[in-house]
Amino acid sequence: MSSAPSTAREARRKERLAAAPPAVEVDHVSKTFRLPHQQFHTLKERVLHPMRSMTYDELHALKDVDVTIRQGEFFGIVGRNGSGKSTLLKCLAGIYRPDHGRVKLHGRLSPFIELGVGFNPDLTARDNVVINAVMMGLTRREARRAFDQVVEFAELQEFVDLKLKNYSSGMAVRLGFATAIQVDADVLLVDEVLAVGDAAFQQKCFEEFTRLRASGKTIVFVTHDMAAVERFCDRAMLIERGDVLDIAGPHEIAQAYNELNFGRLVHDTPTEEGRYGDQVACEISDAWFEAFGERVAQIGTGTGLTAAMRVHFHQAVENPVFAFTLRNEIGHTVFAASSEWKGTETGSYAAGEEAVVRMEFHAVLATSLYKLTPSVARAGSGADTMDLREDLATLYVHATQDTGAILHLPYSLEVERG
Ligand SMILES: Nc1ncnc2c1ncn2[C@@H]1O[C@H](COP(=O)(O)OP(=O)(O)OP(=O)(O)O)[C@@H](O)[C@H]1O
Repeated sequence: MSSAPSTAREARRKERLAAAPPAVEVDHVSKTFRLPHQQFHTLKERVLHPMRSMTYDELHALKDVDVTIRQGEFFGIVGRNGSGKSTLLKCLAGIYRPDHGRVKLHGRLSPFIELGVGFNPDLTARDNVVINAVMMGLTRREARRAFDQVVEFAELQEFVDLKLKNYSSGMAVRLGFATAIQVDADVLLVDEVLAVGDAAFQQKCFEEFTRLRASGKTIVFVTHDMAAVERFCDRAMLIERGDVLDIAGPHEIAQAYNELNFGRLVHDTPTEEGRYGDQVACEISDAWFEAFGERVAQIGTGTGLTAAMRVHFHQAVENPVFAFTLRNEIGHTVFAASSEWKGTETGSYAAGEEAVVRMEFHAVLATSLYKLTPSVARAGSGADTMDLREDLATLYVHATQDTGAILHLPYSLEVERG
């Protein structure tokens, strides 16, 4: 999937970005919210307790955030719930004023923050989109033309004359994102758009990200989807309780985020417990997951996924049986596959040879941490295991909807009046 030319293209992109002028300068920005201990609901309460409003807690939502995002950069902001991501985007968009520090933007901004920002809930989607486009500098005629494209992208054709206050939050986010990408802005702020759509909408967003990335737009992207971070971002920032923990390459940040959530599970060296077989004839030296042609530690559900192992042969082995099992966080085996069940001839190996075994499948999995157990056995009846290494590779799968089920199978649904 990934090839030498694309690696070379990415290297050139990196060089270009390093030399590009700044698009967004965040200069030691801090933001604190005051949370009053008591709030007055009636005048009587206020008169009876005049001193009550004096006490409040301070919530340091952003602490000395300092970063320069370059023109043309796809920059990710990741962190756990409540870590300050949206507050930072709102400071960039000028919705919040920082208490300390300052934000400097170069170029035109298209903020797509969240439900309601820039939209009037009492107007229909049609009016909101047209007004928004006019405010962003389009003529009325251009705005009406853009409207059709917005509605088509958001898949909201049936709801264009519905007032926005009657939209679900998912519908509003889709509309907001579709509007933001129509405007020919230099800097786009995108907050959690992948969390609101089904797989088809996500795919459309991915295609749009690819287009925007190639066209040299600067994108600041908040998400919990580490697969999207790894796929699109040039750099990313990990933020925790308002503190910037790290700004680095997407793979490093995705892994750090994962470790923050799940402890140091991913890419841990496995213990020798959970190893079976005598490893005399062969040994499994490595196992990993791949998506989009690269090793991954996390992916979104529904992605094409490859589980892989590398086996080193110490002795000649005929037609070994390679197998994988995948277990979820609570230890359920959700998937098992074997070359024997598949009827695959695996070949003859001489001492000193190596084999890489890849199994491709569609990861229709629920949100969980998954562990891969690869094994190699001798052909024939009965399990004569040469090597089996429990939980050798780890993968975090992120699903946008929590259904409580262990699989996210694609399905269709029909309702008929009976
Ligand atoms: N207007 C506000 N008034 C008071 N507190 C706020 C306000 N906006 C955000 N906060 C608080 O600031 C902290 C950071 O919130 P923020 O929305 O930036 O987090 P986030 O990283 O975007 O979270 P999530 O992933 O859940 O969207 C949270 O503790 C939140 O409760």
